[in-house]
Amino acid sequence: MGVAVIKLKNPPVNSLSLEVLTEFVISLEKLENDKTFRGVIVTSDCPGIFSAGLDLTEMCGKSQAHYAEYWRAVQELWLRLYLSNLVLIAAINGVSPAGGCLMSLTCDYRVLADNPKYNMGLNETLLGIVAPSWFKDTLVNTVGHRTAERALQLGLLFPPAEALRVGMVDQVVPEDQVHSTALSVMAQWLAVPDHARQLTKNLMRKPTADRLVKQRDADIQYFLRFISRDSIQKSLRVYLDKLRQKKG
Ligand SMILES: CC/C=C\C/C=C\CCCC/C=C/C(=O)SCCNC(=O)CCNC(=O)[C@H](O)C(C)(C)COP(=O)(O)OP(=O)(O)OC[C@H]1O[C@@H](n2cnc3c(N)ncnc32)[C@H](O)[C@@H]1OP(=O)(O)O
Repeated sequence: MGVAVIKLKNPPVNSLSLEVLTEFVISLEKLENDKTFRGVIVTSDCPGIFSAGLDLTEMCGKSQAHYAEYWRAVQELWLRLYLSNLVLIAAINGVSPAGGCLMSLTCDYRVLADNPKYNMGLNETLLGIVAPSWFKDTLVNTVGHRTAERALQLGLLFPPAEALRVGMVDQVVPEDQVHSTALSVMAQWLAVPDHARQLTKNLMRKPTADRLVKQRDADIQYFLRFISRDSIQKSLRVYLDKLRQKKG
């Protein structure tokens, strides 16, 4: 039925490095241009981890030019996913904080494996950073304003039952059924004529995407100012050190 699977593979935690973001955009573009494909299942090849989100090492101790290139790549992936003409289904087979969660929120439907470790949410505030307005908009459009307001301020990571309750995911299923469920949901979505579904998706999503498109450069400048602050760099270093020391 013309369904591709994109399996994220950047061990150990599928962080969204510049290289991963770039390759993801290229793969998506190829699938968009190949009319034999109508849908994509986005999933992970790393056991227990859907994606650890944006790669913190790309936002820490690097040059301004690097930050700008990285942020443009983050914007690009979000825009491509959010406005994709393909049916996108996230088969979430692991934990998905921050950018990992955001990636799944750009999909049309989310199936999450029922494992209490597989938390998801936009936890940026816990790192001492702030989810940009378009991250916030994506969450609001999924779970509503009040739930998003609370989740964003507290940096909440929701376990599966809670994620389902607030509408962050559409289905929670046993881990060994995530892929088959994604496939049967895909069949349902592909039963709708493409042109009608695509125009409707565009109607729902374009106003949100346009807000970023209209101020992409300003958003990059804002990111540069924010990420270059000593206090933010310090927060990120402390957070990364904590992750690294967990093992020791
Ligand atoms: C208005 C404001 C406008 C603009 C604001 C501007 C900017 C701010 C916006 C930025 C938005 C940010 C979005 C993000 O996505 S930030 C990333 C958030 N991610 C997380 O908090 C997850 C962190 N990771 C974890 O919790 C765990 O690693 C995880 C995923 C649960 C897996 O646990 P485990 O299997 O035990 O693995 P380890 O923790 O031991 O990690 C292994 C290895 O990976 C490194 N690592 C983990 N996560 C990341 C990451 N996100 N980026 C880079 N590296 C990561 C970890 O340090 C370990 O490294 P080591 O060298 O020790 O092997």
